[in-house]
Amino acid sequence: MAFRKRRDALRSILSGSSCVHPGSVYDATSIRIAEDLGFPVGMFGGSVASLAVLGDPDITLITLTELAEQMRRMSRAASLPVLVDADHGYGNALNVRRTVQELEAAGAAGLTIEDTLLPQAFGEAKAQLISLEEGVGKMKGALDGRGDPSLVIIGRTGAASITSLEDAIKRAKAYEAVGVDALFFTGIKNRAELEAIAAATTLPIVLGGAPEEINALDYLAGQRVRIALQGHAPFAAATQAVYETLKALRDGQSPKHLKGLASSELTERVMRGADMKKRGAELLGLRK
Ligand SMILES: O=C([O-])CC(=O)C(=O)O
Ligand SMILES: [Mg+2]
Repeated sequence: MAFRKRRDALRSILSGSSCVHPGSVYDATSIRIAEDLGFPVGMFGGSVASLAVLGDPDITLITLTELAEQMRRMSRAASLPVLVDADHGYGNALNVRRTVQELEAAGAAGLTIEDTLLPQAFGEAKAQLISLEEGVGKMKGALDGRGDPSLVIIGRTGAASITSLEDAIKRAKAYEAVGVDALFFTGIKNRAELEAIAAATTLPIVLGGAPEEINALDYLAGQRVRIALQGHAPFAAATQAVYETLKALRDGQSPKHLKGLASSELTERVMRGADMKKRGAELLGLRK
């Protein structure tokens, strides 16, 4: 299985004893840059998927087909293992099963399924959760959809900031009991909350954005956190760079004097230019 190595690499991070930050990736070039810089894993967040594909906010407008296609492009471009934020699995537990099948075929190393009620319900501005029973059904659907046993399935709950810490623990234990590979928590506010979660569960933990006081890697590793997200600054940086460049050009700046552009060496590396030239020479009989 071509994607096996990536999935095994993600599994070894989860079964190891340290905590890593993933590179936030969202397209073919960002995954190559993260890979070249030596990140051990990439995180493909739902928020950046929406921005990269649609230019929209993170409100579940993107479709499974669009998400999987973007993942497929990334899988082709690099072999960095990628953990995909599959939101609520794009529907009910049967849709979750299909989501897992598609993301597996697209080369994801792992994916998260969360128990948030998505898309947003009518007449309720605050985030809501589906029931624990429905959440368990979704985790079972995810595991049932997996064809390659090395694909990593992670149960995610935002209960800590939506209902209560106790509810987050109850849900995590229920997801753990049906056989997910790891647990993903968002909305953890302090050390005491993380420690309560770590003490009540046994699986490796993935942490969505954590406040300053709990983000030291050594401390997190001691609480069984194996992957700690750091948001999606690369996308924000790219947006700013495009903005500055277009603005300078609109204001009459000559392209030669633009600042902050990728060097030709960096561009060459990101597009794997040397490799393509070599193939061009071999396959098209091109000479230098
Ligand atoms: O997965 C992440 O990186 C956090 C998240 O939910 C998103 O960005 O959509
Ligand atoms: Mg998300």
